[in-house]
Amino acid sequence: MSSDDNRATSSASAELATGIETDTPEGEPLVRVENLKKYFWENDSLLDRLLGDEPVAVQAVDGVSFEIREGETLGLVGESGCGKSTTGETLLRLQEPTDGRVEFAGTNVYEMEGSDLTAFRREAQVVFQDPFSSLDPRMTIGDIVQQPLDIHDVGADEERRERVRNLLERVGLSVDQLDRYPHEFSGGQRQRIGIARALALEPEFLVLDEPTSALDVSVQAQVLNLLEDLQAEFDLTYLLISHDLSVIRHICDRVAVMYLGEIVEIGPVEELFEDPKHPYTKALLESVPRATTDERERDRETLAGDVPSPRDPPSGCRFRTRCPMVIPPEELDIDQETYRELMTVRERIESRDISLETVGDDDQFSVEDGSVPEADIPAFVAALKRRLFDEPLPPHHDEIVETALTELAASNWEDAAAILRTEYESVCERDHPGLGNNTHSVACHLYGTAADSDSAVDPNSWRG
Ligand SMILES: Nc1ncnc2c1ncn2[C@@H]1O[C@H](COP(=O)(O)OP(=O)(O)OP(=O)(O)O)[C@@H](O)[C@H]1O
Repeated sequence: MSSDDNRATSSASAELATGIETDTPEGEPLVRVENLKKYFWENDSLLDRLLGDEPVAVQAVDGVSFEIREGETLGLVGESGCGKSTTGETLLRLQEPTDGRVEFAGTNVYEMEGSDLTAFRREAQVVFQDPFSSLDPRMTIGDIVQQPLDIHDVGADEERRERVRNLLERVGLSVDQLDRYPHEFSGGQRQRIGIARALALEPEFLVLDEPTSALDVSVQAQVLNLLEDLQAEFDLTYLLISHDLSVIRHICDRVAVMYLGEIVEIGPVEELFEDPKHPYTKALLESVPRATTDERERDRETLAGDVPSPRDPPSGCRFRTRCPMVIPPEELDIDQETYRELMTVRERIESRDISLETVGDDDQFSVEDGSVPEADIPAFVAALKRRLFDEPLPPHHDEIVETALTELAASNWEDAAAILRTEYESVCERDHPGLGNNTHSVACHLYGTAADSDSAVDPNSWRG
Protein backbone atom coordinates (compact mmCIF):
# COMPACT_ATOMS: atom_id res chain seq x y z
CA MET A 1 0.00 0.00 0.00
CA SER A 2 1.33 3.43 -0.88
CA SER A 3 1.78 6.20 1.64
CA ASP A 4 -1.00 8.09 -0.15
CA ASP A 5 -3.31 5.22 0.51
CA ASN A 6 -2.23 5.23 4.13
CA ARG A 7 -3.06 8.87 4.38
CA ALA A 8 -6.42 8.21 2.75
CA THR A 9 -7.21 5.59 5.38
CA SER A 10 -6.09 7.85 8.19
CA SER A 11 -8.12 10.79 6.99
CA ALA A 12 -11.17 8.61 6.56
CA SER A 13 -10.55 7.43 10.11
CA ALA A 14 -10.40 10.98 11.35
CA GLU A 15 -13.68 11.87 9.65
CA LEU A 16 -15.34 8.87 11.15
CA ALA A 17 -13.87 9.34 14.59
CA THR A 18 -16.14 7.54 17.01
CA GLY A 19 -15.70 10.19 19.66
CA ILE A 20 -14.27 7.71 22.16
CA GLU A 21 -10.92 8.45 23.65
CA THR A 22 -9.37 5.81 25.82
CA ASP A 23 -7.62 7.94 28.32
CA THR A 24 -5.39 5.46 30.04
CA PRO A 25 -4.09 7.03 33.24
CA GLU A 26 -0.34 7.65 33.02
CA GLY A 27 1.76 4.60 33.78
CA GLU A 28 -1.33 2.38 33.86
CA PRO A 29 -1.78 -0.61 31.56
CA LEU A 30 -4.53 -0.53 28.94
CA VAL A 31 -5.88 -3.87 30.16
CA ARG A 32 -5.59 -5.16 33.71
CA VAL A 33 -6.95 -8.59 34.58
CA GLU A 34 -7.15 -9.53 38.26
CA ASN A 35 -7.94 -13.00 39.54
CA LEU A 36 -10.34 -13.69 36.66
CA LYS A 37 -12.42 -16.86 36.99
CA LYS A 38 -14.87 -18.44 34.62
CA TYR A 39 -16.63 -21.66 35.57
CA PHE A 40 -19.16 -23.43 33.37
CA TRP A 41 -21.77 -25.44 35.22
CA GLU A 42 -22.79 -28.93 34.16
CA ASN A 43 -25.68 -31.01 35.58
CA ASP A 44 -27.37 -27.74 36.39
CA SER A 45 -30.72 -28.12 34.65
CA LEU A 46 -34.06 -28.51 36.38
CA LEU A 47 -34.11 -32.15 35.28
CA ASP A 48 -30.67 -32.75 36.81
CA ARG A 49 -31.90 -31.27 40.06
CA LEU A 50 -35.03 -33.43 40.00
CA LEU A 51 -32.83 -36.48 39.39
CA GLY A 52 -30.64 -35.42 42.31
CA ASP A 53 -27.49 -34.88 40.22
CA GLU A 54 -25.05 -32.45 41.80
CA PRO A 55 -23.96 -29.49 39.62
CA VAL A 56 -20.33 -29.78 38.51
CA ALA A 57 -18.11 -26.76 37.85
CA VAL A 58 -15.85 -26.84 34.78
CA GLN A 59 -13.10 -24.56 36.06
CA ALA A 60 -12.11 -23.25 32.62
CA VAL A 61 -10.34 -20.14 33.94
CA ASP A 62 -9.38 -20.21 37.58
CA GLY A 63 -7.80 -17.02 38.86
CA VAL A 64 -5.66 -15.51 36.11
CA SER A 65 -4.03 -12.08 36.47
CA PHE A 66 -2.01 -10.12 33.92
CA GLU A 67 -1.63 -6.67 32.42
CA ILE A 68 -1.23 -5.48 28.83
CA ARG A 69 0.35 -2.10 28.20
CA GLU A 70 -0.58 0.16 25.30
CA GLY A 71 0.95 -0.91 22.01
CA GLU A 72 2.09 -4.23 23.43
CA THR A 73 1.33 -7.78 22.28
CA LEU A 74 0.81 -10.32 25.02
CA GLY A 75 0.72 -13.96 23.93
CA LEU A 76 -1.42 -16.57 25.69
CA VAL A 77 -0.16 -20.06 24.98
CA GLY A 78 -1.01 -23.56 26.18
CA GLU A 79 -2.45 -26.90 25.12
CA SER A 80 -5.98 -27.22 23.79
CA GLY A 81 -8.60 -26.83 26.52
CA CYS A 82 -6.41 -24.94 29.00
CA GLY A 83 -8.76 -21.92 28.97
CA LYS A 84 -7.17 -19.51 26.50
CA SER A 85 -10.31 -18.66 24.49
CA THR A 86 -12.46 -18.46 27.61
CA THR A 87 -9.99 -15.96 29.09
CA GLY A 88 -10.16 -13.83 25.92
CA GLU A 89 -13.94 -13.95 25.66
CA THR A 90 -14.49 -13.27 29.36
CA LEU A 91 -12.20 -10.27 29.44
CA LEU A 92 -14.07 -8.85 26.44
CA ARG A 93 -17.29 -9.45 28.38
CA LEU A 94 -18.57 -11.82 25.70
CA GLN A 95 -18.95 -14.22 28.64
CA GLU A 96 -19.92 -13.19 32.15
CA PRO A 97 -17.14 -13.85 34.67
CA THR A 98 -17.58 -16.07 37.72
CA ASP A 99 -15.25 -13.83 39.70
CA GLY A 100 -12.45 -11.31 39.28
CA ARG A 101 -11.99 -7.92 37.74
CA VAL A 102 -10.98 -6.56 34.34
CA GLU A 103 -10.04 -2.92 33.85
CA PHE A 104 -9.87 -1.27 30.45
CA ALA A 105 -8.12 2.12 30.48
CA GLY A 106 -8.65 2.19 34.24
CA THR A 107 -12.41 1.41 34.23
CA ASN A 108 -13.96 -1.81 35.53
CA VAL A 109 -15.37 -3.56 32.44
CA TYR A 110 -17.95 -5.55 34.40
CA GLU A 111 -19.45 -2.42 35.92
CA MET A 112 -19.76 -0.56 32.59
CA GLU A 113 -23.26 0.37 31.47
CA GLY A 114 -24.86 2.51 28.74
CA SER A 115 -22.48 4.68 26.76
CA ASP A 116 -19.39 3.38 28.59
CA LEU A 117 -20.24 -0.17 27.62
CA THR A 118 -20.97 0.87 24.02
CA ALA A 119 -17.61 2.64 23.89
CA PHE A 120 -15.86 -0.46 25.25
CA ARG A 121 -17.56 -2.60 22.62
CA ARG A 122 -16.05 -0.34 19.96
CA GLU A 123 -12.61 -0.13 21.49
CA ALA A 124 -12.12 -3.83 22.15
CA GLN A 125 -12.60 -6.21 19.21
CA VAL A 126 -11.93 -9.85 18.45
CA VAL A 127 -10.59 -11.77 15.44
CA PHE A 128 -11.53 -15.45 15.53
CA GLN A 129 -9.66 -18.52 14.35
CA ASP A 130 -11.99 -19.74 11.67
CA PRO A 131 -12.61 -16.92 9.19
CA PHE A 132 -15.24 -18.96 7.40
CA SER A 133 -17.63 -19.68 10.25
CA SER A 134 -17.22 -16.18 11.66
CA LEU A 135 -18.32 -14.50 8.40
CA ASP A 136 -22.00 -14.57 7.41
CA PRO A 137 -22.06 -16.48 4.07
CA ARG A 138 -25.14 -14.53 2.86
CA MET A 139 -23.52 -11.12 3.19
CA THR A 140 -21.12 -9.51 0.72
CA ILE A 141 -17.73 -8.67 2.17
CA GLY A 142 -18.54 -4.97 1.81
CA ASP A 143 -21.58 -5.41 4.02
CA ILE A 144 -19.63 -7.59 6.46
CA VAL A 145 -16.94 -4.98 7.00
CA GLN A 146 -19.53 -2.19 7.16
CA GLN A 147 -21.79 -3.99 9.63
CA PRO A 148 -20.05 -2.68 12.82
CA LEU A 149 -20.34 0.90 11.46
CA ASP A 150 -24.07 0.35 10.81
CA ILE A 151 -24.66 -1.18 14.24
CA HIS A 152 -22.87 1.66 16.02
CA ASP A 153 -24.34 4.25 13.65
CA VAL A 154 -20.97 5.74 12.76
CA GLY A 155 -20.80 8.25 9.86
CA ALA A 156 -23.14 8.84 6.92
CA ASP A 157 -23.78 6.17 4.28
CA GLU A 158 -21.15 7.29 1.77
CA GLU A 159 -18.58 7.82 4.53
CA ARG A 160 -19.11 4.26 5.70
CA ARG A 161 -18.66 2.91 2.18
CA GLU A 162 -15.49 4.95 1.79
CA ARG A 163 -14.11 3.63 5.05
CA VAL A 164 -14.88 0.05 4.00
CA ARG A 165 -13.04 0.57 0.72
CA ASN A 166 -10.01 1.97 2.55
CA LEU A 167 -10.00 -0.87 5.05
CA LEU A 168 -10.23 -3.56 2.39
CA GLU A 169 -7.31 -2.04 0.55
CA ARG A 170 -5.36 -1.67 3.76
CA VAL A 171 -5.64 -5.38 4.55
CA GLY A 172 -4.52 -6.26 1.03
CA LEU A 173 -7.85 -6.88 -0.76
CA SER A 174 -9.16 -5.14 -3.84
CA VAL A 175 -12.09 -2.73 -3.82
CA ASP A 176 -13.42 -4.62 -6.87
CA GLN A 177 -14.15 -7.52 -4.56
CA LEU A 178 -16.57 -5.53 -2.40
CA ASP A 179 -19.69 -7.27 -3.74
CA ARG A 180 -18.35 -10.81 -3.54
CA TYR A 181 -19.33 -13.39 -0.91
CA PRO A 182 -17.02 -15.07 1.65
CA HIS A 183 -16.99 -18.45 -0.16
CA GLU A 184 -15.33 -16.77 -3.15
CA PHE A 185 -12.19 -16.08 -1.10
CA SER A 186 -9.28 -18.21 0.11
CA GLY A 187 -8.71 -18.84 3.84
CA GLY A 188 -6.05 -16.15 4.07
CA GLN A 189 -8.25 -13.61 2.28
CA ARG A 190 -11.18 -14.43 4.54
CA GLN A 191 -8.99 -13.80 7.57
CA ARG A 192 -8.07 -10.43 6.07
CA ILE A 193 -11.80 -9.67 5.80
CA GLY A 194 -12.21 -10.61 9.48
CA ILE A 195 -9.35 -8.27 10.39
CA ALA A 196 -10.86 -5.41 8.32
CA ARG A 197 -14.17 -5.89 10.10
CA ALA A 198 -12.45 -5.87 13.50
CA LEU A 199 -10.72 -2.58 12.58
CA ALA A 200 -13.85 -0.84 11.25
CA LEU A 201 -14.58 0.98 14.52
CA GLU A 202 -10.96 2.03 15.07
CA PRO A 203 -10.44 -0.08 18.17
CA GLU A 204 -7.52 0.24 20.57
CA PHE A 205 -7.40 -3.38 21.57
CA LEU A 206 -7.77 -6.65 19.66
CA VAL A 207 -8.06 -10.18 20.99
CA LEU A 208 -6.62 -12.37 18.22
CA ASP A 209 -7.88 -15.89 18.93
CA GLU A 210 -5.73 -18.34 16.94
CA PRO A 211 -5.83 -15.95 13.95
CA THR A 212 -3.62 -18.12 11.75
CA SER A 213 -4.34 -21.68 12.95
CA ALA A 214 -6.80 -22.43 10.16
CA LEU A 215 -4.45 -21.16 7.44
CA ASP A 216 -1.83 -22.83 5.28
CA VAL A 217 1.68 -22.37 6.63
CA SER A 218 2.63 -20.28 3.59
CA VAL A 219 -0.19 -17.81 4.32
CA GLN A 220 0.31 -17.67 8.09
CA ALA A 221 3.39 -15.45 7.92
CA GLN A 222 1.63 -12.99 5.58
CA VAL A 223 -1.28 -12.57 7.97
CA LEU A 224 1.06 -12.22 10.97
CA ASN A 225 3.07 -9.57 9.12
CA LEU A 226 -0.13 -7.73 8.27
CA LEU A 227 -1.14 -7.78 11.94
CA GLU A 228 2.26 -6.38 12.91
CA ASP A 229 2.04 -3.60 10.31
CA LEU A 230 -1.48 -2.67 11.41
CA GLN A 231 -0.39 -2.59 15.03
CA ALA A 232 2.37 -0.10 14.27
CA GLU A 233 0.16 2.02 12.03
CA PHE A 234 -2.89 2.23 14.30
CA ASP A 235 -1.21 1.95 17.74
CA LEU A 236 -3.04 -1.27 18.47
CA THR A 237 -2.68 -3.41 21.58
CA TYR A 238 -3.02 -7.18 21.11
CA LEU A 239 -3.82 -10.24 23.17
CA LEU A 240 -2.72 -13.07 20.87
CA ILE A 241 -4.10 -16.50 21.74
CA SER A 242 -2.26 -19.40 20.16
CA HIS A 243 -1.13 -22.96 20.84
CA ASP A 244 1.62 -22.42 18.26
CA LEU A 245 4.88 -21.35 19.86
CA SER A 246 6.43 -20.14 16.62
CA VAL A 247 3.50 -17.73 16.10
CA ILE A 248 3.93 -16.44 19.66
CA ARG A 249 7.65 -15.92 19.21
CA HIS A 250 7.17 -14.17 15.88
CA ILE A 251 4.82 -11.48 17.07
CA CYS A 252 4.64 -11.16 20.89
CA ASP A 253 6.48 -8.89 23.32
CA ARG A 254 5.55 -10.94 26.38
CA VAL A 255 3.97 -14.34 26.81
CA ALA A 256 1.78 -15.98 29.45
CA VAL A 257 1.75 -19.79 29.59
CA MET A 258 -1.56 -21.35 30.67
CA TYR A 259 -2.14 -24.80 32.11
CA LEU A 260 -5.54 -26.06 33.22
CA GLY A 261 -7.11 -22.66 33.81
CA GLU A 262 -4.09 -20.98 35.40
CA ILE A 263 -1.08 -18.96 34.28
CA VAL A 264 2.06 -20.89 35.26
CA GLU A 265 4.67 -18.56 33.78
CA ILE A 266 4.73 -15.06 32.33
CA GLY A 267 7.62 -13.02 31.00
CA PRO A 268 9.29 -11.26 28.06
CA VAL A 269 9.10 -13.49 25.02
CA GLU A 270 12.83 -13.96 24.31
CA GLU A 271 13.62 -14.57 27.97
CA LEU A 272 10.89 -17.16 28.26
CA PHE A 273 11.99 -18.97 25.11
CA GLU A 274 15.70 -18.84 25.99
CA ASP A 275 15.38 -19.49 29.71
CA PRO A 276 12.03 -21.18 30.44
CA LYS A 277 11.55 -21.90 34.13
CA HIS A 278 8.33 -23.83 34.67
CA PRO A 279 8.61 -27.56 33.86
CA TYR A 280 5.44 -27.20 31.78
CA THR A 281 6.92 -24.36 29.71
CA LYS A 282 10.08 -26.43 29.20
CA ALA A 283 8.04 -29.44 28.13
CA LEU A 284 5.95 -27.31 25.74
CA LEU A 285 9.09 -25.90 24.14
CA GLU A 286 10.68 -29.34 23.88
CA SER A 287 7.57 -30.89 22.37
CA VAL A 288 7.75 -28.77 19.22
CA PRO A 289 7.82 -31.39 16.42
CA ARG A 290 11.32 -32.63 15.64
CA ALA A 291 12.83 -34.25 12.62
CA THR A 292 14.77 -37.28 13.84
CA THR A 293 13.33 -40.43 15.38
CA ASP A 294 15.54 -40.16 18.46
CA GLU A 295 14.29 -36.68 19.16
CA ARG A 296 10.70 -37.75 18.52
CA GLU A 297 11.11 -40.37 21.29
CA ARG A 298 12.25 -37.62 23.62
CA ASP A 299 9.17 -35.54 22.80
CA ARG A 300 6.90 -38.30 23.91
CA GLU A 301 8.61 -38.43 27.28
CA THR A 302 8.50 -34.70 27.90
CA LEU A 303 4.73 -34.22 27.93
CA ALA A 304 3.48 -37.63 28.98
CA GLY A 305 0.04 -38.30 30.42
CA ASP A 306 -3.37 -36.80 29.84
CA VAL A 307 -4.38 -33.31 30.83
CA PRO A 308 -6.53 -33.76 33.96
CA SER A 309 -10.17 -32.67 33.81
CA PRO A 310 -10.95 -29.04 34.67
CA ARG A 311 -13.97 -30.50 36.54
CA ASP A 312 -11.68 -31.90 39.22
CA PRO A 313 -8.21 -30.38 38.88
CA PRO A 314 -5.34 -31.81 40.95
CA SER A 315 -4.62 -30.24 44.36
CA GLY A 316 -1.57 -28.02 44.78
CA CYS A 317 0.24 -27.51 41.50
CA ARG A 318 -2.06 -28.60 38.69
CA PHE A 319 0.84 -29.79 36.55
CA ARG A 320 2.21 -32.13 39.22
CA THR A 321 0.45 -35.23 37.82
CA ARG A 322 2.54 -34.90 34.64
CA CYS A 323 5.54 -32.99 35.95
CA PRO A 324 8.92 -34.63 35.31
CA MET A 325 10.38 -32.55 38.16
CA VAL A 326 7.79 -33.15 40.89
CA ILE A 327 9.55 -32.52 44.23
CA PRO A 328 10.11 -35.45 46.62
CA PRO A 329 9.92 -35.01 50.42
CA GLU A 330 13.17 -33.47 51.63
CA GLU A 331 14.49 -36.44 53.61
CA LEU A 332 13.79 -38.99 50.86
CA ASP A 333 16.77 -40.54 49.08
CA ILE A 334 15.40 -41.12 45.59
CA ASP A 335 16.20 -40.23 42.02
CA GLN A 336 13.79 -38.12 40.03
CA GLU A 337 12.68 -40.75 37.55
CA THR A 338 11.86 -43.32 40.22
CA TYR A 339 9.95 -40.70 42.20
CA ARG A 340 7.92 -39.72 39.12
CA GLU A 341 7.10 -43.40 38.53
CA LEU A 342 6.03 -43.88 42.15
CA MET A 343 3.81 -40.81 42.03
CA THR A 344 2.19 -42.00 38.81
CA VAL A 345 1.50 -45.43 40.30
CA ARG A 346 -0.03 -43.80 43.38
CA GLU A 347 -2.24 -41.59 41.20
CA ARG A 348 -3.38 -44.66 39.25
CA ILE A 349 -4.22 -46.43 42.51
CA GLU A 350 -6.10 -43.37 43.77
CA SER A 351 -8.19 -43.28 40.61
CA ARG A 352 -8.49 -47.12 40.53
CA ASP A 353 -6.94 -47.12 37.11
CA ILE A 354 -5.23 -50.53 37.33
CA SER A 355 -6.92 -53.72 36.14
CA LEU A 356 -6.11 -56.40 38.73
CA GLU A 357 -7.81 -59.08 36.61
CA THR A 358 -5.22 -58.78 33.85
CA VAL A 359 -2.07 -59.03 36.03
CA GLY A 360 0.15 -61.98 35.01
CA ASP A 361 0.06 -64.07 31.84
CA ASP A 362 -3.02 -65.88 30.51
CA ASP A 363 -5.30 -65.76 33.55
CA GLN A 364 -2.39 -66.71 35.81
CA PHE A 365 -4.13 -65.25 38.85
CA SER A 366 -7.77 -65.62 39.71
CA VAL A 367 -9.21 -62.48 41.26
CA GLU A 368 -12.31 -63.67 43.10
CA ASP A 369 -14.57 -61.07 44.68
CA GLY A 370 -11.84 -58.58 43.88
CA SER A 371 -9.15 -60.46 45.86
CA VAL A 372 -6.22 -62.70 44.98
CA PRO A 373 -5.96 -66.02 46.89
CA GLU A 374 -3.47 -65.80 49.79
CA ALA A 375 -0.98 -68.27 48.26
CA ASP A 376 -0.75 -66.31 45.01
CA ILE A 377 -0.13 -62.88 46.57
CA PRO A 378 3.73 -62.80 46.38
CA ALA A 379 3.72 -63.83 42.70
CA PHE A 380 0.87 -61.41 41.97
CA VAL A 381 2.72 -58.52 43.63
CA ALA A 382 5.90 -59.36 41.70
CA ALA A 383 4.02 -59.48 38.38
CA LEU A 384 2.22 -56.20 39.10
CA LYS A 385 5.50 -54.53 40.06
CA ARG A 386 7.06 -55.60 36.76
CA ARG A 387 4.11 -54.10 34.93
CA LEU A 388 4.18 -50.79 36.77
CA PHE A 389 7.92 -50.08 36.97
CA ASP A 390 10.48 -50.04 34.18
CA GLU A 391 13.44 -50.85 36.46
CA PRO A 392 13.77 -52.73 39.77
CA LEU A 393 13.30 -50.34 42.71
CA PRO A 394 15.98 -49.62 45.34
CA PRO A 395 15.42 -51.98 48.35
CA HIS A 396 13.83 -49.45 50.73
CA HIS A 397 11.29 -48.29 48.13
CA ASP A 398 10.74 -51.84 46.94
CA GLU A 399 9.60 -52.80 50.42
CA ILE A 400 7.15 -49.92 50.66
CA VAL A 401 5.71 -50.64 47.22
CA GLU A 402 5.34 -54.34 48.03
CA THR A 403 3.36 -53.49 51.16
CA ALA A 404 1.09 -51.21 49.12
CA LEU A 405 0.59 -53.72 46.31
CA THR A 406 -0.18 -56.46 48.84
CA GLU A 407 -3.09 -54.28 49.99
CA LEU A 408 -4.15 -54.02 46.37
CA ALA A 409 -4.16 -57.81 46.07
CA ALA A 410 -6.94 -57.70 48.67
CA SER A 411 -8.63 -54.83 46.81
CA ASN A 412 -7.80 -52.39 49.59
CA TRP A 413 -7.31 -49.51 47.19
CA GLU A 414 -7.51 -46.77 49.78
CA ASP A 415 -5.05 -48.45 52.15
CA ALA A 416 -2.62 -49.00 49.27
CA ALA A 417 -2.83 -45.33 48.28
CA ALA A 418 -2.51 -44.22 51.93
CA ILE A 419 0.75 -46.18 52.36
CA LEU A 420 2.27 -44.48 49.32
CA ARG A 421 0.89 -41.09 50.31
CA THR A 422 2.41 -41.28 53.79
CA GLU A 423 5.83 -42.08 52.37
CA TYR A 424 5.90 -39.96 49.26
CA GLU A 425 3.65 -36.91 49.66
CA SER A 426 5.06 -33.96 47.71
CA VAL A 427 4.90 -30.25 48.46
CA CYS A 428 3.61 -29.99 44.88
CA GLU A 429 0.33 -31.65 45.86
CA ARG A 430 -0.01 -29.98 49.27
CA ASP A 431 0.54 -26.34 48.39
CA HIS A 432 -0.68 -24.23 45.51
CA PRO A 433 2.27 -22.28 44.05
CA GLY A 434 1.63 -18.55 43.54
CA LEU A 435 2.72 -16.68 40.40
CA GLY A 436 4.11 -13.47 41.87
CA ASN A 437 4.38 -10.25 39.92
CA ASN A 438 7.97 -9.97 38.75
CA THR A 439 8.82 -9.20 35.12
CA HIS A 440 9.44 -12.90 34.63
CA SER A 441 7.28 -14.85 37.09
CA VAL A 442 6.74 -18.56 37.55
CA ALA A 443 4.26 -20.51 39.65
CA CYS A 444 6.38 -23.48 40.71
CA HIS A 445 7.70 -24.69 44.07
CA LEU A 446 11.12 -25.20 42.51
CA TYR A 447 11.43 -21.43 42.50
CA GLY A 448 10.14 -20.72 45.99
CA THR A 449 7.08 -18.75 46.96
CA ALA A 450 5.67 -15.99 44.80
CA ALA A 451 7.20 -13.34 47.00
CA ASP A 452 10.61 -14.94 46.81
CA SER A 453 11.73 -15.35 43.24
CA ASP A 454 15.06 -16.92 44.20
CA SER A 455 15.11 -20.66 43.78
CA ALA A 456 14.19 -22.31 47.08
CA VAL A 457 15.06 -25.78 45.77
CA ASP A 458 17.97 -26.41 43.46
CA PRO A 459 16.25 -28.16 40.53
CA ASN A 460 19.37 -30.23 39.90
CA SER A 461 20.14 -31.24 43.46
CA TRP A 462 18.06 -34.42 43.42
CA ARG A 463 17.87 -35.33 39.76
CA GLY A 464 18.93 -38.85 38.95
N1 LIG B 1 -19.70 -23.39 27.12
C1 LIG B 1 -18.97 -24.29 27.77
N2 LIG B 1 -19.54 -25.20 28.60
C2 LIG B 1 -18.82 -26.11 29.28
N3 LIG B 1 -17.46 -26.19 29.20
C3 LIG B 1 -16.85 -25.32 28.39
C4 LIG B 1 -17.55 -24.32 27.63
N4 LIG B 1 -16.65 -23.61 26.91
C5 LIG B 1 -15.43 -24.13 27.19
N5 LIG B 1 -15.55 -25.15 28.08
C6 LIG B 1 -14.47 -25.95 28.66
O1 LIG B 1 -13.57 -25.04 29.27
C7 LIG B 1 -12.23 -25.48 29.10
C8 LIG B 1 -11.43 -24.37 28.45
O2 LIG B 1 -11.87 -24.20 27.11
P1 LIG B 1 -11.22 -23.13 26.10
O3 LIG B 1 -11.93 -23.24 24.79
O4 LIG B 1 -11.20 -21.81 26.77
O5 LIG B 1 -9.73 -23.67 25.97
P2 LIG B 1 -8.63 -23.30 24.88
O6 LIG B 1 -7.34 -23.30 25.61
O7 LIG B 1 -9.03 -22.05 24.18
O8 LIG B 1 -8.69 -24.54 23.92
P3 LIG B 1 -8.75 -24.59 22.32
O9 LIG B 1 -7.41 -24.13 21.85
O10 LIG B 1 -9.01 -26.03 22.02
O11 LIG B 1 -9.88 -23.68 21.92
C9 LIG B 1 -12.31 -26.76 28.26
O12 LIG B 1 -12.26 -27.87 29.15
C10 LIG B 1 -13.65 -26.67 27.60
O13 LIG B 1 -14.16 -27.96 27.37
